[in-house]
Amino acid sequence: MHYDAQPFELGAAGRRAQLRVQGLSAGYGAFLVLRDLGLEVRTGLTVILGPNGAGKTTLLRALNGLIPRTGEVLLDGEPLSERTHEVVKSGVALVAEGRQLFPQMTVLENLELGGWLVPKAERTRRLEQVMSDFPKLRERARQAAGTMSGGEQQMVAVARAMMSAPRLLMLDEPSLGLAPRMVDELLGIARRIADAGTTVLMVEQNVKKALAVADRGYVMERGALVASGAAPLLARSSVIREAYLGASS
Ligand SMILES: Nc1ncnc2c1ncn2[C@@H]1O[C@H](COP(=O)(O)OP(=O)(O)OP(=O)(O)O)[C@@H](O)[C@H]1O
Repeated sequence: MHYDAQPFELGAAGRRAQLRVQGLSAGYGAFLVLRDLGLEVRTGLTVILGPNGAGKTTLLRALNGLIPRTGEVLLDGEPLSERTHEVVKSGVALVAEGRQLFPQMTVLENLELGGWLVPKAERTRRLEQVMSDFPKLRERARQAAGTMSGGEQQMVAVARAMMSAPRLLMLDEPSLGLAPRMVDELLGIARRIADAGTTVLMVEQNVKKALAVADRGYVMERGALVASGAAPLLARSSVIREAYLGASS
């Protein structure tokens, strides 16, 4: 696939984060969705694939302290807090499904909110950086976020997450509901963020395009990880070809 290959300055160069998860279980009340999950998110771009209801969003929620969990989660060797506020402070950002922008606020105001933990001088510098990495958003800085197209709003949500200069960025289905050209653009942005030094963990339904930009992938089914590997190998594997791509592709 094609994406804009211009240099991307975003990210936390030199802070190449790794996440290690062991024996993770989580769910909703008595309903356990994830059972004894283990995964390793290395630097670069890792994608989690799987059918609806497999537990992909639940995994991101559990990692970000949005639902209770048991098991071990280590970010660069240190236990990751189970409290969302602390997770953000330790350099993890989540772009949840549905984007959660403030629709009445401008693009600029939404971006500024993303830098709430960053000291003011640094926030100004980050904002300038984000604007130069997402030139489309500079043009739209004064537009109410809610009046933008779905793809543009997704871009604002990713840019807002980058305002906190995360070492690990998690994206929950960034391409959901977008036109093909915007899907390419968003996945290209995820790739460039990874190349600029922020580790990216992305949940995607768009199997073919996601594997084309990712370094590695996991396949989740019914709350368990059933396959993993380098993205090009996974794309050729029978589990992916038969379940998601059609055996002939
Ligand atoms: N708030 C909730 N309360 C109870 N059960 C939930 C809740 N959210 C999700 N579930 C259930 O947890 C399971 C996993 O859902 P999850 O959203 O993690 O799957 P997913 O792989 O992200 O799917 P999708 O691609 O459809 O978002 C499903 O059976 C779902 O019904």
